[in-house]
Amino acid sequence: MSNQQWKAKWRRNDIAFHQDAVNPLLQQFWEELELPEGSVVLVPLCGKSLDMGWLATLGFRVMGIELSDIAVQDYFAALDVVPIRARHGRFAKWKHGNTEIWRGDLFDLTAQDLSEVRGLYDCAALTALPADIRIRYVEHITKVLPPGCQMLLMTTESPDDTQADSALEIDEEVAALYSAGYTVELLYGKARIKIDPEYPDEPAASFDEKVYRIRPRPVQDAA
Ligand SMILES: C[S@@+](CC[C@H](N)C(=O)[O-])C[C@H]1O[C@@H](n2cnc3c(N)ncnc32)[C@H](O)[C@@H]1O
Repeated sequence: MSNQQWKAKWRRNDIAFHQDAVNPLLQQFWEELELPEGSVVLVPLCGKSLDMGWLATLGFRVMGIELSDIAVQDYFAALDVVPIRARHGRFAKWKHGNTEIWRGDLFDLTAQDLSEVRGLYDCAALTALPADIRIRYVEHITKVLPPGCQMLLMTTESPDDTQADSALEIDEEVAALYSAGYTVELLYGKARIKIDPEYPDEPAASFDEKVYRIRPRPVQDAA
């Protein structure tokens, strides 16, 4: 989808991807990154995810990136707070407490913008993008993140019928996307069945739900 199409989706309130509760897998696995309290956590393609509030209440400094004004407005309105707004290059920064949401295009982020980031939480960011843009997304994000930054990646994947239990395997595409300088570990994988909220009239579909920890390889090991 183009940026205009995403913004139009928000205008139509066509946001079935939005969850009304904090992701329990985030709550279960976040501490695996062992980030010190106060670290800056990047949440790319954040929408108005409540997961950001959960990270902020743990004492992390949250930096969300989102295209849609509506998402950002809704996020702060739901907390009943009035954020301070400021311009930063091509972004509009909205800030309240230890949460900043930068309204703009992720591909406009620079290394300087992210110099303080120590962790990245990817929920429905990589997986929201089509395959060709996923490559561009990972290339860009890994180019502009500071060295040493770790990631927690949540995915929903189509089961691979050639494998006995593909939910317990690292997806080949995920491994390939991050192979240049990172190690990919599967922290959790479960085969599940559910109605896709984007297509509520379709029959329930099988999918693999996974959580990955992605950590930079020591420099001497990186290809
Ligand atoms: C599938 S939704 C996921 C939202 C959120 N992570 C969640 O779990 O609710 C993807 C979000 O990414 C935003 N988005 C898409 N492309 C973007 C880009 N290039 N830069 C910033 N945000 C983008 C969309 O507006 C949408 O809110």
